[in-house]
Amino acid sequence: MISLKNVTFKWHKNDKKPTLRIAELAVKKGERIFLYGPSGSGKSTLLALLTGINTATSGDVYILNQCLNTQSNTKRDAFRADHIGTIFQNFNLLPYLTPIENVILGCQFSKVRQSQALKHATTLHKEAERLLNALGLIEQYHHKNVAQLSIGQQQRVAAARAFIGNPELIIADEPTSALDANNRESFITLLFEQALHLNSTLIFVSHDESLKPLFDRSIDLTHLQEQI
Ligand SMILES: Nc1ncnc2c1ncn2[C@@H]1O[C@H](COP(=O)(O)OP(=O)(O)OP(=O)(O)O)[C@@H](O)[C@H]1O
Repeated sequence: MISLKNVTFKWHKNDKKPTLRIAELAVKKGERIFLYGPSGSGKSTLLALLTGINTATSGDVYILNQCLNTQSNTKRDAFRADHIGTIFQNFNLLPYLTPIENVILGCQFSKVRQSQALKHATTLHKEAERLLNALGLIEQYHHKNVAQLSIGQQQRVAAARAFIGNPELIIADEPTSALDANNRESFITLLFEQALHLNSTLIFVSHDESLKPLFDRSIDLTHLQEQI
């Protein structure tokens, strides 16, 4: 599913040391990975390589057997839209749209994800409703402006948007940092239910190491980094 070999990444070509040095990283389909490390260790930088937003300075990044660093920007953008759902720390929702409209945006740029979504429901609207319900946002909130929802409710919208159209890989960058402990665990449980249902691989970044035992595997980015 994910394979990195001898990867380095420098933000600027004159940087003395690379921000990332990873000799090897392999993640299997359906695995739920907890990625952690101190602030500035490169977690977000690694996620940007996995999503093809940035490309490795050297080495290879394979996602679903596609080598991202040899693809054009346009191909990588299309690959990301088709195969990767992302949940950001600040959710990146459009505040003047409803939850349903925000969720549908998740497959707006991908015919592949639209047709996958339409395997579950007759319209994208119905599929957005189904996912919002599955992630615990009850119907009375589906048509409000997102800006009127609580942080926990917005987070469910962001998760539903990531899952629409069954992307094989879900990347979550500190999605629970604004929640209290109880809400954090219940949100992760719902996230896992969806990931299991769709057999999606989940890469979850957090500073909260108490969440580790919930995952199949934890990766400490500081340990993963090596001189190569
Ligand atoms: N756009 C950028 N240009 C140059 N350097 C950057 C850029 N973004 C991040 N960095 C540097 O890369 C290093 C890793 O940053 P990154 O954001 O990946 O860490 P992180 O582990 O996600 O941190 P945090 O837990 O605080 O979010 C830091 O030294 C940071 O200053």
